[in-house]
Amino acid sequence: MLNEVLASITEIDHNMMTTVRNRVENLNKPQGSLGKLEDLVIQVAGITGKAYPMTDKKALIVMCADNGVCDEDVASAIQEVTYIQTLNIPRGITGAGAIAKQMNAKIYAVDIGVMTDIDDAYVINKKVMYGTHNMTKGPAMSRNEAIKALEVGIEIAIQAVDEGAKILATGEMGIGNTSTTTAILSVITGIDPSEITGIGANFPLEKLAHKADVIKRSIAINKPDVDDPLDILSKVGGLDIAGMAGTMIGAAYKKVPVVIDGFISTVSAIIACKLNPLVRDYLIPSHYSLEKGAKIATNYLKLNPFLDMNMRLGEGSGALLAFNIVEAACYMNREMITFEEAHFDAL
Ligand SMILES: O=C(O)c1ccc[n+]([C@@H]2O[C@H](COP(=O)([O-])O)[C@@H](O)[C@H]2O)c1
Ligand SMILES: Cc1cc2nc[nH]c2cc1C
Repeated sequence: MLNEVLASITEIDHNMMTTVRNRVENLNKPQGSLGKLEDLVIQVAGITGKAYPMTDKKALIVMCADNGVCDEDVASAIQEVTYIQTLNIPRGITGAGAIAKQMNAKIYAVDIGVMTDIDDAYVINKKVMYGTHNMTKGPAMSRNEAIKALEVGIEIAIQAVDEGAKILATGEMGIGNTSTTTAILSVITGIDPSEITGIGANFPLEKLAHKADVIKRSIAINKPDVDDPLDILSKVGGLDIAGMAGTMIGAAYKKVPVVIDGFISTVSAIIACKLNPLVRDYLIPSHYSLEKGAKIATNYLKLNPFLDMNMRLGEGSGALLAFNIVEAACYMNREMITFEEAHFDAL
């Protein structure tokens, strides 16, 4: 299924982008004066193939999974927080959950690999395995498990779109996932983990050298092939990362814009783009996460997030904030009148 979906993704609609660019240039305002709003609606028109796209129906997809690397003392929080927050997120009582309520976004909380069995009406059970293995001892998961997790992401993106979503936000919950994310980023960029390892969910600064060393050892023992994104993902990645990359691939397949969140989400986007570079044009950045490696990941994809909120929560909290901005861009295009309609000449 993964290969079929990857092969079916097409380029965004450049003709429609030209049409909408022309319209935006003729709206009753000084040309260019609505800045990034203009770029956004042109991109959404290209993604959807629509001259007047709307993103009024919104969904947040949160991939929840545990990470075996937590055995190496790389996170402050106990691993059970993954399980607890997986139950809380869809109830709208976490950071992203609360913002999703404000945005009227439907929440899809997915158990893609939490350690504990979850039988809960609010959580979608797509467990691939009970958390990944400890990547300092060997691969975090098999190649097949990574493919399964990517396919879960695709499946949920398709489901959300079929249920009406016109824009998706990607989020995750997984104690320890700043370690896996940093490992992937280090392999792909060649930057030493000691330079890009951050505090995640408040890991003490004095223990950061240890965290970086764990990441370095994971890479050394697994020797991921830098030219093979599935090899990197399975050896030093996580189920949450794979699920988010799958969500982005699924969104591109369905021609729906997908908003990237923070550090983990951005590195997931890198994996998705390595699997098919056409995915890149379907991605909308949101904010600059404060996590140390985040800017390097953002720059790697040549993205320009429009928010700088000092946020580093994850769960999709930053991506959700972009919903209003993208929707404003759609309203600008649909509701504003042209110079001609306003009876004055272009400025
Ligand atoms: O999205 C981000 O930029 C971000 C930055 C730091 C931490 N997080 C969240 O914190 C958890 C990972 O942190 P840690 O310290 O357990 O590796 C995970 O559940 C993420 O959602 C998220
Ligand atoms: C409480 C808590 C909430 C989170 N949400 C995303 N990552 C998190 C990590 C912790 C520790």
